[in-house]
Amino acid sequence: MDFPIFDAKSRSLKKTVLGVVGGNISSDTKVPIIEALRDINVDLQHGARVGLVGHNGAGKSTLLRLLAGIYEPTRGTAVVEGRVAPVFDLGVGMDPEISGYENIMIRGLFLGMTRKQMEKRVDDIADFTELGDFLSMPLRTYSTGMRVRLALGVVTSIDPEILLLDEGIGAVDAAFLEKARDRLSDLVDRAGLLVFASHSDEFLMRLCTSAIWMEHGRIKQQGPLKDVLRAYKGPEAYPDEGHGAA
Ligand SMILES: Nc1ncnc2c1ncn2[C@@H]1O[C@H](COP(=O)(O)OP(=O)(O)OP(=O)(O)O)[C@@H](O)[C@H]1O
Repeated sequence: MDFPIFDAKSRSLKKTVLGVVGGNISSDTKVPIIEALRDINVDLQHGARVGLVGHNGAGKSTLLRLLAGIYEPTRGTAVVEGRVAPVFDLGVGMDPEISGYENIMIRGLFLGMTRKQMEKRVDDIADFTELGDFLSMPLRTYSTGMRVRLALGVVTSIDPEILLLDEGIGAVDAAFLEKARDRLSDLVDRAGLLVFASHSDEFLMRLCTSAIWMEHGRIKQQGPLKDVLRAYKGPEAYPDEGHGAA
């Protein structure tokens, strides 16, 4: 997966920046190209619960976007069989001008559910959010935390075949997340296949069984989650029989 950068001005500055984070830059053409992914060869089957780990800029989000069909690979092929529910940003697909109830429907449809399925679930979602009468008000009147409640309520109500989670979901209000945990685990249990990019060992341990460690756009290691975390974080963080405490 290449990203040509047409508006980059200073090559040395670009090199410095890219040297600090993960990307690789190809400098033999006029237009600089960021190689976000390279030599990726993965085969994920039904039932897989895969965590994506790696440093900032390693390529995790790019791989998720490729799996979601948002990006076409520059070279090679990506074959995805199944209905994909991409959950990258809890706020995406929400309309500030319509009510919480209407947003529940729209977001559900966006994530591959039918209107009938969502109608059956709307009461349960409303209960979970504890937003009460606010659900009839336009979303723009909600606080950030209230929006997150609504979004998490919808996201955890769907029946995804292929669930793609980006780490943002792990970064919400701790108290409410505690309440969302069981729903999140149930969601993953219902999913045919999960790919989850995260920097949180706790969440990875909770939701995944295997992992792919990405480094500078390549796969450094893939295998059982504990083995990969041990290699990525170092044996001190993951002693052979220990539970991670990094
Ligand atoms: N739309 C884009 N245009 C140009 N470069 C991009 C684009 N998206 C990602 N990149 C580059 O691709 C590389 C991989 O980025 P990606 O977002 O996939 O990393 P990541 O592993 O998800 O990082 P993080 O843990 O920080 O979220 C980075 O060097 C990034 O700068």
